[in-house]
Amino acid sequence: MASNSASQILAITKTAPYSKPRASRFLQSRKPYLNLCCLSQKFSNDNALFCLPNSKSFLLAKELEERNSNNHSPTLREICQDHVPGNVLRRLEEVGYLVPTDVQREALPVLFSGNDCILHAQTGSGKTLTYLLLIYSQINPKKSAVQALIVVPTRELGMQITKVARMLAAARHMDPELEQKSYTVMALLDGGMLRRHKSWLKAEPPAIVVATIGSLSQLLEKQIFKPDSLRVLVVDEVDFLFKSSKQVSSLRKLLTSYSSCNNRQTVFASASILQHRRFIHDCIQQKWTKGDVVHVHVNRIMPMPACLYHRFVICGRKAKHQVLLSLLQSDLPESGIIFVGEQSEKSKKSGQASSTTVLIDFLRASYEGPLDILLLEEDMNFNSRAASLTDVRKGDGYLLVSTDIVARGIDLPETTHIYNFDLPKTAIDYLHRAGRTGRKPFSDKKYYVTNIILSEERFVLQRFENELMFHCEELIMETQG
Ligand SMILES: Nc1ncnc2c1ncn2[C@@H]1O[C@H](COP(=O)(O)OP(=O)(O)OP(=O)(O)O)[C@@H](O)[C@H]1O
Repeated sequence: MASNSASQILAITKTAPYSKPRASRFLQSRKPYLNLCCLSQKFSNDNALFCLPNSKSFLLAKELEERNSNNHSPTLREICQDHVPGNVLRRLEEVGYLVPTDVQREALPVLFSGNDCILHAQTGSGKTLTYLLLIYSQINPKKSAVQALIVVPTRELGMQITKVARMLAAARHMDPELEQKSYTVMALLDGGMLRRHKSWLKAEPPAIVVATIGSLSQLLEKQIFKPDSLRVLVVDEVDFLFKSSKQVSSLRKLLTSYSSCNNRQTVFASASILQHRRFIHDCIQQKWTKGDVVHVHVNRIMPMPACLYHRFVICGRKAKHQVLLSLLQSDLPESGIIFVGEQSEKSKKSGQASSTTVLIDFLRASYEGPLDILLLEEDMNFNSRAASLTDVRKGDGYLLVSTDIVARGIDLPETTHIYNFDLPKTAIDYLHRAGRTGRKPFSDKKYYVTNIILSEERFVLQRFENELMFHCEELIMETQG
């Protein structure tokens, strides 16, 4: 039922298939178009009651009701039809991307209408595909210039995004118009061969560049890479890049001196944008984005995916290895990531073995399950890091022992269990570590995040629970020591 009464209150009595949170998100996603400055909402048992302050509320109610009665949710093809080239759409369907995730459904119309955008949605929610579809809607493969740039914090994330971008462009032969020219994607990442990239950029610039800020800055400063023809600039894991003091000045230069926000569409993406109002204010003030930048904030009341089940075990420091082993034996993960804290400089200097090395040695000696035990940490060289990830991706199952280097953006959808062998430093780090599991958008499976903590760390975990609004259940085990 909808009412266009003077009080501008509308009641929607049937929320299905729009559950309360979905109905709420739907209205929030319309906010930028409708300029609803004080949207408020209340829920009773089965009813959603929305109070909308302007005259468009009636139309909005009708749209929502119509969707409820038709049970219509647009497919990815329907959303992208008039924007993304046919060959990319066919490729999407070939690889099984048919139904949009929430962030794709909410953000793509905003992006296709030309707005700058802050994509703020849970880990594993499909932000990568969202901005790649925008890029494919904007670039012209016949033009010989870099038209889209994606900036990422790590080489590993850069390689992953490059692979998805290339995968989407792989169906060139199916479109006769594009037979002669294809979308080329260059990975300009730390640890790469800059000399080769220089020649490539000079000879025939790729349409899309995926770059870490360090490598990119070198080429920008030498004017080998000129972002004059940039149509889209994406900064992925934006909060992380702005947090790192080494990278922030290069990033600011890229956003304002090397290119202007008026000539490009700018997209910032992350699952965690702390103080987002302040960030949006900065975006506009500092001219990182245009003034009408849209904040697409999905699942604002639930920062982490609902499919994650959080647990903790309290034990003594010496019992941690044995507790982990017992957990592995009882959980029987299909694949898991074990996060270990980074070794301090002091401990490195004193020649102590790192926690990762000690743990890997322990697991190799004691774990008798079927999973491959692999290591990935900053101190490894780039080739070994790449080899570890290749092994993880091609194997039948893995236990990856890692530091926070894989905590941001890395997509290993087969991971069913996360173990925090050491607690992360902040709630935001917890969110990203936990988000390495639960990465199958339409699965209703449960995924497990287990924290092995000392009794004095319970209050830290409690703080994370309050900040991130989740509940962590205690697990009692025999081997707690
Ligand atoms: N529409 C879709 N249908 C099915 N799977 C999808 C769809 N969109 C994305 N995915 C899959 O969801 C997984 C997570 O996507 P993605 O890596 O983009 O997450 P993200 O939002 O960037 O997460 P993070 O914040 O952790 O970086 C990937 O395995 C991707 O293939």
